[in-house]
Amino acid sequence: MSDNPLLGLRERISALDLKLLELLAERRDLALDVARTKQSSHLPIRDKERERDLLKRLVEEGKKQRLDGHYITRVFQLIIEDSVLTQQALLQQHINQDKLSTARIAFLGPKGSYSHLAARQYAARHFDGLVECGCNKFDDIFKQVEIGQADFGILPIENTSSGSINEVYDLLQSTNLFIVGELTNPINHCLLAAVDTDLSQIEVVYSHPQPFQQCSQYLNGFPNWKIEYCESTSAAMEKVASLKSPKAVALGSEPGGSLYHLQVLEHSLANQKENITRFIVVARKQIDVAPQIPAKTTIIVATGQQSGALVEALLVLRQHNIIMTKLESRPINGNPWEEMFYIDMQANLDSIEMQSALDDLIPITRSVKVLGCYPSETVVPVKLS
Ligand SMILES: O=C(O)C(=O)C[C@]1(C(=O)O)C=C[C@@H](O)C=C1
Repeated sequence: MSDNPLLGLRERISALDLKLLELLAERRDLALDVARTKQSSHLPIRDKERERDLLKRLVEEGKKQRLDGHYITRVFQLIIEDSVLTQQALLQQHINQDKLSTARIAFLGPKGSYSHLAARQYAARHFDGLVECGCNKFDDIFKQVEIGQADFGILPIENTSSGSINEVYDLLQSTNLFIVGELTNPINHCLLAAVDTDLSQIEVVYSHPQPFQQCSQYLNGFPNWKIEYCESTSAAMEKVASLKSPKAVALGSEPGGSLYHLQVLEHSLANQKENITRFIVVARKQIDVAPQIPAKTTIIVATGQQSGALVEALLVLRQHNIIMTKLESRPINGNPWEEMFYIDMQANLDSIEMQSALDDLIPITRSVKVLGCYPSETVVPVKLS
């Protein structure tokens, strides 16, 4: 008999947690039945009115059991997000009919980079298995997918602290791959050490250039620290793990760091409190997006240099009631001072609005390239007023 006084209580908590898991799985199965019904009755997946009613009722019921309203809201917002994304994935599989059971996904870095965590998350929702293809450079990710060594590539494209990732935008200009998905993930940068240390002992920080940019305000407080650029945050973790020195730390994620047995010295170091990265998923084949799902379409437009050329192009979107969610410009390779415009729109490529807008854009621009149409996987939670 153990004399640990917590044992009995912990066993009961563990048994309850198992039941919660079973209930979550049962709820998810019901949500999938809802998705099948919505598919045959052509109803949109998201029903914000229903979500609001559901949350309101749960917060009221929770209060009766002395459960905090914010806690209940957060828990159920997560459950609903999972429900929406699982339903979307089911409809997408159905419309595209080419479900891979195991997908080979290329990402930046060895295991533990933010891209690796995003690849795992994407695979968990869309496939039964994942073959991980770590790459040293963004360019290699495109190449692996282009030559068929990987089925998908995952790439960070913008971040709320450091802005657009130009290298990825430029690679999209010349690839024949399509954007088939997106993910938006909170990014919590930590200082990670291999051995016991403290801030006063640190001499060198290893990471990818992006986290250095995103944590510039924090790092400015330590002007003596030497900055060492690595090809990925996980390459930085590998380095720090091999050095085993109190003077060397890596800047990266806590779950990534734990793969290298690194400990967290500091966390939440980004300039913006909400440090979020949007990743895109690229593949060789374009996909269709089910009409019940919010879709995004991304195009690259080259306009002439005449005055008002971009305005004319954007007016076409307005004429067709298309909402633009992002506009980015990049220089055209080999044509100094000429720009390409990357436009993200809330629209399904197959919709009449989008098709008519493309018909109107083509004659007034020098070129229009469709980079892809993909489900918008950003589920903005409903709020209780
Ligand atoms: O009830 C529905 O229509 C569902 O799709 C289920 C559900 C949920 O998980 O509760 C998910 C998405 C909708 O926006 C509303 C509710």
